[in-house]
Amino acid sequence: MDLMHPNSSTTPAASTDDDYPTSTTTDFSLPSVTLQKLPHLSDYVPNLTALTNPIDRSSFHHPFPGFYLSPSDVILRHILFDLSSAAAIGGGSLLAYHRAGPRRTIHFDPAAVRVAIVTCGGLCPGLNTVIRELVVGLWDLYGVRQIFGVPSGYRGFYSMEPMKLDPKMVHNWHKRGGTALATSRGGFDLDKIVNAIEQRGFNQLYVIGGDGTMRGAVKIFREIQRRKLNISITGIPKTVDNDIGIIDRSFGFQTAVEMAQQAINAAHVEAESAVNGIGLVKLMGRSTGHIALHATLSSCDVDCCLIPENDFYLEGKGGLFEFLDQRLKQNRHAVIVVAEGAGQDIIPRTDKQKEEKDESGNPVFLDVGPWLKSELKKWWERDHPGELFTVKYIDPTYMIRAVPANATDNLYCTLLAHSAIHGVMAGYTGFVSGPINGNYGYIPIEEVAMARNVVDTKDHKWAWVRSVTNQPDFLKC
Ligand SMILES: Nc1ncnc2c1ncn2[C@@H]1O[C@H](COP(=O)(O)OP(=O)(O)O)[C@@H](O)[C@H]1O
Ligand SMILES: O=P(O)(O)OC[C@H]1O[C@](O)(COP(=O)(O)O)[C@@H](O)[C@@H]1O
Ligand SMILES: [Mg+2]
Repeated sequence: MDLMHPNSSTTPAASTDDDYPTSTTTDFSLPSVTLQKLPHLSDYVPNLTALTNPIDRSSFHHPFPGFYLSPSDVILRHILFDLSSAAAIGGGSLLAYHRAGPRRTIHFDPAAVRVAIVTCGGLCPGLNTVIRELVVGLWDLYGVRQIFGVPSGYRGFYSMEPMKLDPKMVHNWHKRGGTALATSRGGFDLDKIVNAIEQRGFNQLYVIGGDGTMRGAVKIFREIQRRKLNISITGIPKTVDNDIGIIDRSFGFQTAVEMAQQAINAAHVEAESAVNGIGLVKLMGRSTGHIALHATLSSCDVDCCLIPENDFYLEGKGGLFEFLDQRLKQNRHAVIVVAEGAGQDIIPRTDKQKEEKDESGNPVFLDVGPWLKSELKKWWERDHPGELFTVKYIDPTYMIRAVPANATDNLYCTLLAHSAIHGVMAGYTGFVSGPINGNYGYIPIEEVAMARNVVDTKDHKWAWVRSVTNQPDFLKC
């Protein structure tokens, strides 16, 4: 489903400059391709239904040649290589995934399909768009009529009545923030969940959530396989923190970065309008600093970006205070963006606080924003007594995620939902749809649940941040 990807149909531009060759030859040979196995219901369900895709019979939609994808349509996991060390990549073989999109043969009779859609974990812009597009896509493309929303996350499977959904009901949902199905943390009880799925007769499960949700979905998938049930499960990765690996990015992330600009702008204006003014903005990012990093790069007003992946320190040579001293001398103001998970090792805490977990088992962090604000004030009073100084602290935490998705994220949500539907209708199970280098593929859910996306402070993106902010690297040499 890489409909929107600029690379999907490009032809190389001919060079007009005689100084540059139009093609080059190398002595390197390309490695072979290993196709990642994708679980399919036929792996353990005998005599699966096989039907022609109903899109074929649609009076409005006339599939063009190549519309249906076959098992030989693949996308590659990596597109950047050092050909001189190709053996270092996947043992000399390139990893490929099945490409997402419609299949000519489907393995569910739409009249017999009963769908459950659930949202779990924290909010993220676009959740309602994904739900809407699942409902509308299943209804319009495949003629599915029994579509249900499971309220309040995983616990809703066994403790609440499902909500019947149809296109009329959801038609405006893409304009609403949050999730109309409600979500929650915790409440994962494998037996109760799978028993409820069986009792209610659901045979397609669309699980929208983050890393924790995906780990839960893997357990449900394995239990479904163990019970040999004709039920397909797919994960649609949601995380405003963008901490899910393999896929290019998670939906809602760009919207959150855009929303963060308002906070950074305000911090900049406040700081600039004061004498020795510091604008301090805390952004979401429990264990990854992607939002802080991208917001910093897109704002151009940030002097220092602090993320969980890069330890920092306050005092002494190369520390934050020394750097701020210089910036204030130069510019009379500075803007700091700090991700919520940054600095956790240097904030004093009790043993009890170290153990604290939320209902899903995620660590509960101390609030880095007010702590940093207070440390900044103490530092200034100690080192610059009597001199004017202001810290304006802005915490837009929930404001950046409790909003509707922007246009780019809405479009992305539609592609994710449709990719998921096509895969499930084709009988695939235990997979996640997502873009890899811009092309949509099906990735085994077990792989996604294990993969984390953290900021690599040794790669070019972090180097880019440092060249924009000129902030310290906080490496104590
Ligand atoms: N390892 C796990 N096994 C089973 N369920 C899990 C696991 N981790 C989290 N969950 C469940 O997944 C849901 C969402 O997890 P959470 O960490 O809160 O959000 P997210 O999925 O956005 O990371 C919760 O209901 C939680 O109980
Ligand atoms: O207050 P809540 O709902 O637990 O959410 C706070 C957390 O949600 C997050 O956005 C991550 O949520 P998910 O793991 O659900 O994607 C973190 O940045 C933040 O720590
Ligand atoms: Mg999470």
